[in-house]
Amino acid sequence: MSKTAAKGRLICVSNRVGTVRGAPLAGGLAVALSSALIANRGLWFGWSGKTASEAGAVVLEEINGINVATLDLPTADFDHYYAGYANGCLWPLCHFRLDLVQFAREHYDAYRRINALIARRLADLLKPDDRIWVHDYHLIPLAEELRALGCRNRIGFFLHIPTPPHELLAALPRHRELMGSLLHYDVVGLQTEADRHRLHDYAVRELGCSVTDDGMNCGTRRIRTGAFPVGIDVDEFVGYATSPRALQESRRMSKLLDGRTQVIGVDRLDYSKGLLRRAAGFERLLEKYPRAQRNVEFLQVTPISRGEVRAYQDFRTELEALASHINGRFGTFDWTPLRYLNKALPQRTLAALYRASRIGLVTPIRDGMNLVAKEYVAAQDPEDPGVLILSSFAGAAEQMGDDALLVNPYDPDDVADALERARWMSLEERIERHRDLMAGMRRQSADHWQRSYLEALDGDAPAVPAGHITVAAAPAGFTGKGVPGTSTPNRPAGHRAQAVSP
Ligand SMILES: O=P(O)(O)OC[C@H]1O[C@@H](O)[C@H](O)[C@@H](O)[C@@H]1O
Repeated sequence: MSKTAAKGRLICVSNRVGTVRGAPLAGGLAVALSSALIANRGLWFGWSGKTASEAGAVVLEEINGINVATLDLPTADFDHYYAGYANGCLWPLCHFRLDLVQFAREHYDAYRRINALIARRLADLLKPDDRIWVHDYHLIPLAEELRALGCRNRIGFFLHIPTPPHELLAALPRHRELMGSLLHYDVVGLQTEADRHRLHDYAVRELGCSVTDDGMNCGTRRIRTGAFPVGIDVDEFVGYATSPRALQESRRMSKLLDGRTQVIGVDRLDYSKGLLRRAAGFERLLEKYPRAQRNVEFLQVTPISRGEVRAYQDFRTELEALASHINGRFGTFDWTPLRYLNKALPQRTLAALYRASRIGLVTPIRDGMNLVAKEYVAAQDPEDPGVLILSSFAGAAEQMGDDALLVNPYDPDDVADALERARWMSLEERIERHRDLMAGMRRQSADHWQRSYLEALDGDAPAVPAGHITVAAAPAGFTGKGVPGTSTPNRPAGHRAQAVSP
C-alpha cells in the first residue's frame, strides 16, 4: 500500500483528551496530536472527566479547532478502572515497582468493562477507512474489543510508559490475557528500543510470537512494532522561554537567588519520579561538598497527582518528611535549601524558572520518556546554558545520554557528584552539550513522532484479514481470552495454530 494513498480520518483515543474547553492547547504532545488530527480530519475520543450513574452518550464538540468526542464513565466502574487497575496495578508494574502492585479481580473486570464500553461507543462513530490510534495503558484491550464488534480498521497502539521485563509481567495475574490483547493492533509503538526488545521478549516467551525485522509474527497476525520517542515542539518552548515576560521573570528570579545556583526539578507527585532519592542526593551534596551550603537552592515543583491511590498518599507523606528534615538540618534563617511546591504551573512560568536554573535535575527511577528533560534544555540561554542531569532509567537517556550528565538515581553519591560537576562545568562545555542536545531534540520533535508513527500505521502492515485469524499457541496455563485464535483454556504447550473468527 502506498504511503500516500488516500487516507481516512484519524481517530485518537486516550483516557484523557488533550484539549479542554476554556484553556489553550498546552504541551508539545497535545499540540502535535492536534495538528495530526486537524490534518487528517480527525477526532479525539476519550473520557469527559466526569462520572455518572449510567454510562453517558457521546458528546461531540469542537474545541480549539479539534473535533472531540467524550463520554461520562459509569461511577460504579470508574475507580476500579482508573485508580484500581490502571494506576494501582499497571502503573507500578510498568515502572518496575512490583512491590506496589495491587491486583484485584474486580479492578481488572471493571477495566475490561470500561474498555468494552469505549469500544461500543467508538464503533458507532467509525467509518470503514478511519485509522485509529489508541494511547496508553488505560486502553490496552481496546482493539480486541473493537475487533469483537467486527471492526477491521487499522488500529495502532502507543504505550507512553515503560514496558516491563518478562519476569515482572509474568507476575501479573492474567498477564497473557492482557498482553495477548495487544496482538489485535496493527502497529504497537513504544518509546525506546529497550522497551521494544522487552515486548518482543515477552511475546516470544509467552504468546508464541516470532520476531521479525519490523515487528512480530503471531500466527497469521503480523504486528509492526517500533520505537517512536516522544519529543517536544522545541521552537514553541524556546518561544515561551524568550518571551519578554519570561525573560523578566527569569531576571527577577536571578536577583532573588543573589548569586546562588538554582537546581530545578518538575514532576507530578509520583513515586516513579525518584523524588525521595533525588532529595537524598541533594542532601548528600550538602554533606559531601560543604561549600555548596548557602550557595545552592533546590526548587522542586510537584503538583499533586492521583491522590486517591494509597501508594501516592504514602509517598507524599514520606516526601514531605524528607523535605522538612533537609531544611531543618541545613537551613539557616536566610537560606532555605529545598523549596518544595505542590502547584501545577503554566508552561510559560516553568520556562522562565528553567531558564533561571543552572541545573535541571531529572532523576526518575523509571520513566517512559520524560519531557521535562527536553523542556529544560529548550528553555536555556544558548550563550549561557544550564546543565541537564538525567537518570539513566528515563527513556530520554536513549537520545540525550551523550550530552546530559547521566546518573544512577539509586546512588545519592552519584547524584551529588553530578550536581557538583554541573556547578563547576565550564561555559564552553555547557554550550557544546546544549548545542548537541538541541540538535537531537529538533530531529526528534513531537511533530516527527506523530508523523513517523502514522507513517508506520499507514504503511504496509496488513490490515486485519477478513474471515479467520490464526496465531501460534500460547504456553500451558494460558486462559485463552486476549490472543486472537486462542479461545481454548489451558491449551498445552506446543499446540499449533488454530482458526477463529475475528
Ligand atoms: O491522567 P493522569 O492519571 O492524571 O496522569 C497524567 C498522565 O501521566 C502520564 O505519564 C501518562 O502516560 C498519561 O497517560 C497520563 O494522562
